Amino acid sequence: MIVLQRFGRANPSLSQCSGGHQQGCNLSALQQRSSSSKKFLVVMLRHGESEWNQKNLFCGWYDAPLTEKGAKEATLAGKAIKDAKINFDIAHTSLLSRAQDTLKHILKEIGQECIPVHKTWRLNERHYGNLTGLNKAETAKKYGEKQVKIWRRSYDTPPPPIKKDNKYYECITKDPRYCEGPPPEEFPKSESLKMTIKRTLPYWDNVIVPQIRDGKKLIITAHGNSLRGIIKHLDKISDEAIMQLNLPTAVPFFYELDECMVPLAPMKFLGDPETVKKAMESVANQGKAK
Ligand SMILES: O=C(O)[C@@H](COP(=O)(O)O)OP(=O)(O)O
Repeated sequence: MIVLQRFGRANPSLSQCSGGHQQGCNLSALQQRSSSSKKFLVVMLRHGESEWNQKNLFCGWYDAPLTEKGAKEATLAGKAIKDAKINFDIAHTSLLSRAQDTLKHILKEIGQECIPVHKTWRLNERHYGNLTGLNKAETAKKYGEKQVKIWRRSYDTPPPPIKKDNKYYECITKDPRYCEGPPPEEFPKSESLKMTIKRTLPYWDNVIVPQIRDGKKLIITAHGNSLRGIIKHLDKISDEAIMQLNLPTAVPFFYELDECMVPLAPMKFLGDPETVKKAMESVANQGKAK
């Protein structure tokens, strides 16, 4: 296993363990941690390159398929997982096909196509509002790189809400895959990272954490920003520092968690450090005017 770049955690684990999301965990559990030392593994990754990633378009809840390159990236992610001798009991993914298909390629590669797969809108990409379908570099030319970085990476500034005359409004809003949620009154018109975390974290706390505690090994395939929210939560990254995190496509990363669901170390990527660094820089540069 090649351990890659780490993205630093702001606060010590004590504050995490006593936090509101770490149910059933108290100081004495923390103190016993070194003696009991149970570890739980969870692997996550952003999907492979989508057609809209390739065209550098804001995608959000639009259902762009994987490109051929994206499918290959997903298979390579599967190989990295296989080389690391990791296998899974349960998978979680979003309702968007780029994340679901990435998962399929991985499970095929590791010979685990039969494990249960849970799909939820709560792991969807953040809704990019009225930016959906716009080219990121052209938007930076029009509104400035600073504004585009705020829309892409700030914690609590949402992009402008999607308008009814947006070309993609109908196909997103009326998509039958959302018949079980979100409820119409909560259907997003655009989402900041903060808003994305608000709908992703209940799924982490109420569905994922109980399975991890139950000893199940999980893989989660999702999106650049829905995963940034989970990472922010686990690694206690500040609202300012999270602006610098850009997730590359289809590079698995993992956490080992203790029984308080506190990471024993910050997120770690599987892969070649230099390649991942370049891929992260290239994601950051997608918002530059060219
Ligand atoms: O919605 C999108 O355009 C990208 C992320 O874009 P940035 O926030 O990196 O601009 O989402 P993903 O490809 O992970 O589903």
